[in-house]
Amino acid sequence: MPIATPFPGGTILGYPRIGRRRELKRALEARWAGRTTDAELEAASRALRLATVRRLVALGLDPADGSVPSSFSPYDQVLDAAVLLGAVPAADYFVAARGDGARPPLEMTKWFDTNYHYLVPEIGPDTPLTFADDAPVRWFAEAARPDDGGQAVVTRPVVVGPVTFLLLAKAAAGAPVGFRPLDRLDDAVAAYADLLAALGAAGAPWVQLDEPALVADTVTGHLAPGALAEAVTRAYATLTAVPGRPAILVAAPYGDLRGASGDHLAPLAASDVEAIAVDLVRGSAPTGLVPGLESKALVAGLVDGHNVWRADLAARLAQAARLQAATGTGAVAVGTSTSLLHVPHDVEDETWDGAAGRDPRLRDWLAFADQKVAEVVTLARGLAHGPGAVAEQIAAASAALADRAAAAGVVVPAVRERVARLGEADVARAPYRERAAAQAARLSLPPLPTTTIGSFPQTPEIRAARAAWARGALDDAAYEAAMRAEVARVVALQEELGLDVLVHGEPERNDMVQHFAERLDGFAVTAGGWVQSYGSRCVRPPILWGDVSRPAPLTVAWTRYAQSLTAKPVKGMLTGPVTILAWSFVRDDQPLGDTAAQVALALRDEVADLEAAGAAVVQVDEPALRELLPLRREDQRAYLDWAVRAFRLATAGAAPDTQVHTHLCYSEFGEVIDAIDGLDADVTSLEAARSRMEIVPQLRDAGYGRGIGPGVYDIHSPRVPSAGEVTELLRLAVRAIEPALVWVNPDCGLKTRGYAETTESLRHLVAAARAVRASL
Ligand SMILES: CN1c2c(nc(N)[nH]c2=O)NC[C@@H]1CNc1ccc(C(=O)N[C@@H](CCC(=O)N[C@@H](CCC(=O)N[C@@H](CCC(=O)O)C(=O)O)C(=O)O)C(=O)O)cc1
Ligand SMILES: N[C@@H](CCS)C(=O)O
Ligand SMILES: [Zn+2]
Repeated sequence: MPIATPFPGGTILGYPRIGRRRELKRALEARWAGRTTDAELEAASRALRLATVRRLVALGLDPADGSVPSSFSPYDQVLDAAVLLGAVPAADYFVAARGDGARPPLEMTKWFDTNYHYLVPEIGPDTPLTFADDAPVRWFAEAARPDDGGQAVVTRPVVVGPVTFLLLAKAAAGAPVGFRPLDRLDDAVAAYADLLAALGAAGAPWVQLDEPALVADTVTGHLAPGALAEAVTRAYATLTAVPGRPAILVAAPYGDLRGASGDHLAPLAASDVEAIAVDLVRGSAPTGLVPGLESKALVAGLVDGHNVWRADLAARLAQAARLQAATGTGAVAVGTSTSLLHVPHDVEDETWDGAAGRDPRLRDWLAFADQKVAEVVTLARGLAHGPGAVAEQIAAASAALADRAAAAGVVVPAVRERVARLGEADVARAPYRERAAAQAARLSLPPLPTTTIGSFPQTPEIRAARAAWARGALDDAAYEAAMRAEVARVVALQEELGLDVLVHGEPERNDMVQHFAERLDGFAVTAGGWVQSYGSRCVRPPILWGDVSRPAPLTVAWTRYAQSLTAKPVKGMLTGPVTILAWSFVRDDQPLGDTAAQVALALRDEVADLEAAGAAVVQVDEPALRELLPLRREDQRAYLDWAVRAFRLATAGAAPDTQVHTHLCYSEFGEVIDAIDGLDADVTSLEAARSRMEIVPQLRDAGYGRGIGPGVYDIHSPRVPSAGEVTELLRLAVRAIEPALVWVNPDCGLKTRGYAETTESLRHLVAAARAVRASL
């Protein structure tokens, strides 16, 4: 039975929150620095919320029917849900996000397979779970009934759904063994029910509950078969029974609702929610008879929210029409596959003048958030009125795609041929035993060698110098001199501290991926394409558009300079192929594994040049190895195979006496332990302090038998660990694995820290290493 199509003009699942000019970042940081008041922060946030929803109307979304999402968050949407439920008091919002002198912040981790990070709520049997904060209601009302004389917009509040919220939470300290936050589903759902009633009373026609956990075995894999479907059924039976509630759209972005581990479309289709948003970029359209779907609207995620390529409108429109005809849904609306949180605001904000790889042709191939909204609006019009109604837009999109496919640089035969010639010998080094002996002879390091992960504090002076250089106020020579002075300071500091393997400190790097992309062919970088990474912190993901090659050495001069200042070994420092891909917008016209091989070969040449310049140690960072792990278990093996191969391609050209390090952080490593071993690095440093070294026995049990540097202090906060604390962690490590394998280093790079705490912390690290060495 056909039902009325909701959002007939199209909709999006969410929009960037940081602001076109990073207004939210500036407002937050000014407040945290004490330069403004709470009222000023709220005024700036409100202005941003209103400007955003009005912008979406100007781009073509309907202002009256809930097509415009209200997806603002002051810091993080998962923290917002914790405050909504009273699990975190509203007054402690920023304490939970950032900590204060006395309380640590909530743990932060990756949001599905993206480079966005959320705060992990802590839920125990007694954690309050009641409708405690009505921010979604206030934000709905302020847009629907504005008091600034501006346009009224009837929005669709967007909230993390109850099942996903509890699955992303962790058990609070002290919770009984076996307790899981999902055990509190009924309490959480009762609070959501109150929210729905309040939104209904405020006049909201729709609410969007985000349930991406339904597509992710990485989040739900521990549940008993059927438990997830049962939780969804129970939660949505209660929520749909709320009198006077808005219509409910359940969104399942980032993947497929149906996988080898279960069919999670079925319980949603069988529920009484009005609409389901499916990701048709990463996931698939419903097929076969799905009971209940006939009374639902499907919000078809046809426009990629996760990447920046202009959509093939002809193909997408045909897909939408097929969906309408064939899936047995009551109605089809056009939407984005995910929130647009992961892409920059507007292609038009960039200059496309060839600088930094910003080839003028690229402008036409790309769609950032605003262009994606326009694509959604076009597809919705085409679906409603036939392709003829949008013939011009379809033709323009097809022409841009054809231009892109044929453009010089997209396919570079020499790069393709080099990749095609690769064989197994290119990914194999000499046996570890042989390498270890050669490296020991070359490096003469003490037991428990001390080192750092690469970056030293990026001081305001360094950033100001780079900003001045970027706007032409500082010439190349002066900028380079400033960075060399910083390298000299970092080397002198490490000598003074007594570290064993030194680094140059990475002052010349704006970002560990962007810096490389700026120097490789096949990439473009943006000047202002900021994307929120967490809270007020942003990154500018490069755009990988063509075949990748290295026109000139990338890092050699800095490493050589640092090495000229010391007799101790200086590590060459590279970002690995998987991480470069994970933190870039990657081309969508070939398998990711092929792109990874191209990047790996560019890095392989860099390793060779570092060796030729005398580097005895080279580190290739792969902090995003776990991030790109596919959400569905059945897809993980293939990913890990190409990811490991790419790392080995990058590093296996190194001579046996060159010590290859890698570094991983920002994730739980459990699911990638075998892959870590498979990288075949001589030394692997990992974030480990907060988990008290638990990775060390895990790696040992998996048979890992090469160098390991479990982080001995957490670099995420300015807190200085005592030498005693570091010693204790180090003792845990040497008890868990052969001490001859253990290295001593912090959890990660020090770029976000200041010099005062860094110096003190490293002093304690060296003291701890000496103390434990003495007791071996
Ligand atoms: C390790 N992490 C990274 C991830 N992804 C990356 N691509 N890179 C990473 O390092 N993902 C996982 C984690 C996420 N963690 C972080 C941590 C910190 C930041 C961060 O601090 N971001 C900065 C911007 C960093 C940067 O690009 N700096 C540039 C430009 C600086 C800038 O904004 N300049 C101002 C002018 C300043 C002045 O003094 O005049 C401007 O342009 O307006 C640089 O150093 O040159 C942030 O501020 O958000 C991100 C992810
Ligand atoms: N070498 C980098 C790794 C960060 S994950 C750094 O030290 O910042
Ligand atoms: Zn790291």
